[in-house]
Amino acid sequence: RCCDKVSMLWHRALAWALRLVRGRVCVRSTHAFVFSECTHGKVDSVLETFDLYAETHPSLCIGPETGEVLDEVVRRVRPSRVLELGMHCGYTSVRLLRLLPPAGRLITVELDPLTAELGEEIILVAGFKHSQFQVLTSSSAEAIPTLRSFLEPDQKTSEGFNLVLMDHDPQQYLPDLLALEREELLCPSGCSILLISRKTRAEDLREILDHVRLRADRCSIKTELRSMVEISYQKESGNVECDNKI
Ligand SMILES: C[S@@+](CC[C@H](N)C(=O)[O-])C[C@H]1O[C@@H](n2cnc3c(N)ncnc32)[C@H](O)[C@@H]1O
Repeated sequence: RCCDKVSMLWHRALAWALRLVRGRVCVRSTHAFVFSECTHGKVDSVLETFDLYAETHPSLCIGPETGEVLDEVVRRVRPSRVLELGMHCGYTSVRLLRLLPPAGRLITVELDPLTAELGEEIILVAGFKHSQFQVLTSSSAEAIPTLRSFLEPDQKTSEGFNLVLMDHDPQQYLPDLLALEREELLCPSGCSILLISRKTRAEDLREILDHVRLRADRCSIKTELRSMVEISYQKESGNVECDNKI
């Protein structure tokens, strides 16, 4: 109806104006809103509260639309070991954790110490335990060479990650992919690498996608959307079972 349409447009215009006026992303404000408004222990409530906040405040969270694309990939890949580069306030960490199997594990890396601390608190507020996730406060470049010890604390053989989400610094995507491969941290029988793009035409991903196209023996572009690209990585030809279905 006409009234509903006008009201919806008014609501959108107001939300847009508020986001514009409020200017920069504020980690403390995001955390304070989610912490005080969500129902503690309820994952869906935590995610809905992040989305509510992002309606009227600048936010770096991927949001519900890209979030649903991410969910589809996680449901298909069914990973047991996930690496996230760029945790921010924990929105994507919570989205990932809620779809992992009981023995699944997330390692998430965040450069900024305050953000890492506040993001970790939100993951705990959502009801997850330290046995399910680990937050590393450092740059991705510094964290990657140390990851094996977190993946396999007992230092036995490791299959590597089945899923990697990169949403930190697009200039680091290619160096980090190369480092993950060099350190043998990508599951040889199959790993999905998800790259988030925040540019309208994904030009920030050109370098890494050019590299992937040249590495057809191991990598391929599985899905290419405006906000997210999925790369399939496979080193071995299918006879090694990767433990991605716990
Ligand atoms: C766009 S935000 C991530 C948003 C998150 N995925 C979400 O949807 O909630 C990017 C985050 O990556 C962090 N970051 C930037 N460069 C990084 C790097 N080289 N290593 C680790 N974290 C980094 C930033 O501090 C920021 O918190």
